[in-house]
Amino acid sequence: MTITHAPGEPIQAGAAPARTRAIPAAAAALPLEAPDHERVLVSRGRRSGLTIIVAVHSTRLGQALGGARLWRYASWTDGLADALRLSQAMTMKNAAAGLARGGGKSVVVIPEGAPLDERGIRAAMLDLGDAVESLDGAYMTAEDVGTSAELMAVVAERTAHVCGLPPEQGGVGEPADATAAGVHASILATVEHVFGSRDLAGRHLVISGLGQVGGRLARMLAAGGARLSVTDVADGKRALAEELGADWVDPEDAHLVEADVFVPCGLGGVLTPEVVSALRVRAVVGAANNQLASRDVAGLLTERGIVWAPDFVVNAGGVIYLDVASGPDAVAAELDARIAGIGDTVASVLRAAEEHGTTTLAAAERLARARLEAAV
Ligand SMILES: NC(=O)c1ccc[n+]([C@@H]2O[C@H](COP(=O)([O-])OP(=O)(O)OC[C@H]3O[C@@H](n4cnc5c(N)ncnc54)[C@H](O)[C@@H]3O)[C@@H](O)[C@H]2O)c1
Repeated sequence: MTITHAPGEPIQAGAAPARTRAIPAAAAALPLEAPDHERVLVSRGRRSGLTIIVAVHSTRLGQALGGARLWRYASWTDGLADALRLSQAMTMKNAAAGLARGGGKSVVVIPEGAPLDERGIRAAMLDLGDAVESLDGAYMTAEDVGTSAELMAVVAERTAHVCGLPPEQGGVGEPADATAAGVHASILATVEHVFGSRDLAGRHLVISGLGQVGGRLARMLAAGGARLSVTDVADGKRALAEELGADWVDPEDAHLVEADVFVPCGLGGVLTPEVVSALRVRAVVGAANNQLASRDVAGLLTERGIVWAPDFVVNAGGVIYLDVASGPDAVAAELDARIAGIGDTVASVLRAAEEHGTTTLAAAERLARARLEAAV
């Protein structure tokens, strides 16, 4: 099988879900300031010929943990900028989640216009394994956009510093169940903060994106008695809406629905100033990574009185799952408690923002920084 791509389209590899939009160029600009990362490895894969980047932002709390992205970029420097940004975000996510894990991320750069067949993907994963192994345990990789549990099994041929392999190969599999459970706990905490009760019966939620996480979440929310409006750019997801008795809205109109909570579970960058000024909800809580198109959007949400539960706190269920379930003494009860704890963290972040008169983004970052500083 040969996979070809239109420029700007992400690659689809292994069992990875389809992605329909490339990372916006603006998000991938290389910063002028020197990065504060501990180590950044840029190498040319000897088998694949592709640029392999591993960015270790921080190991202050422990071995860095973050996914491996197999993605198409206009240039290798765009891939580098993405790795720098994403690894830094993983430091904040892992710290806010209370994990003894630092932040890191790897990126395999697919040049625009270049086709990549299964052999090429396998070669790239072996090259990634060598790059990870060369860091002597400073970083552990996992699946991310464009990769999959199956591809992590290929990485594992070259390094032990990889998690999330398929269960039939002794791994813990993909973390979407845990991510959805963490988002659900976050929604309950946010609804309680805003409305004074965790009861979802009769609450109206709008879910944008019914993929691995959004689909599971829709089922959980429907079971809790919520009224749902849902959407996805993939028309095939209408079947789930019908099954759950949810209203279907057009993807571009989802943020215009008058409801209690907007739940972004598609791609990042969804909260632009334009979208925020048009929202007709009291809260935004969702799985999507990097929801804010820019940092100042956090202030716009606060000004509009819309409570935003920071994405890197809300969607940490996946990384908690990978950390706890991959450990030597994984206990299901501990995992459940840690996932449920995401709701407690969200509640304390929302309270702290209110008490200090800051954005919820600032409150969540303060929590993560405090944990990092305490570890020195
Ligand atoms: N899977 C996890 O465990 C996990 C963990 C942390 C964060 N996240 C983040 O959560 C989000 C969803 O992850 P996923 O694993 O469910 O991905 P997925 O690819 O399975 O699902 C995403 C869904 O969103 C839809 N979509 C894309 N653009 C859209 C748009 N503009 N409007 C409406 N729908 C759109 C896609 O068609 C797809 O059905 C991503 O941002 C991901 O980075 C996922």
